[in-house]
Amino acid sequence: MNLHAFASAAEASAALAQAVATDLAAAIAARGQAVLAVSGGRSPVPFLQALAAQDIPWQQVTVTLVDERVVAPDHADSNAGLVREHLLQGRAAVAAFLPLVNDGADAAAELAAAAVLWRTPDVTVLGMGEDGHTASLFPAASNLTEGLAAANPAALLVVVPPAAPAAPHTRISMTLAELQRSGKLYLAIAGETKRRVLDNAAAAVSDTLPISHLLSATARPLDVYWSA
Ligand SMILES: O=C(O)[C@H](O)[C@@H](O)[C@H](O)[C@H](O)COP(=O)(O)O
Repeated sequence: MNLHAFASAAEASAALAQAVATDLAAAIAARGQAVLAVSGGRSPVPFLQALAAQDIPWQQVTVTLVDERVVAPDHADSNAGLVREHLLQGRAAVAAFLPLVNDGADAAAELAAAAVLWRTPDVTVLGMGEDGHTASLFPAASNLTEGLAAANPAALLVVVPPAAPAAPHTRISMTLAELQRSGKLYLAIAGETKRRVLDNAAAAVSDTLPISHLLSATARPLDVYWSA
């Protein structure tokens, strides 16, 4: 794990946006296109806004999602809505967008459709919850074993989060195996609580913490952008 520590979320977001832009530009230079997967939630907004301002060939970038709530695109909890509002603006408005959910009516149908169009990201930016979930791989999800399976050929799966107010909605999420297949992996977290969760997960592999599986399974170091 490579920890990059910053005094503020704004500084961390700016630094991460520059690192991601550099990776995307390198992928474009190498193969003429780049795929970026970003996470939702509350924290990513400053990062998404800083990334949108980066001067890279956005017309050769496809933006997609690490995970998505199975809700209508105009629902307040839609990650696609978050990306449209804060990333697909300004310079980045010309990027292609590949949502994981079309209308939010049927999770299985949405998964099947997303899996057809899915391409492994060149760059993936993760968040983490205080319960140690990342993507939508929640500690007590009934199919967590499938989501964490190292050799899982599937890129995506449907996750029904355990009954918890913090994680409403059925989700579609990248699997841990697909996270490992991603070209470059970043984790962006803020605050002391999440830092403690991460440090504990790094210190001892915990079967219950998805973030612990990510840290122990990652063949290359995970770049963590943390601010106090
Ligand atoms: O759809 C989601 O909710 C995210 O992809 C999720 O994995 C998020 O990264 C964490 O829950 C942290 O969320 P916050 O940034 O809101 O703490």
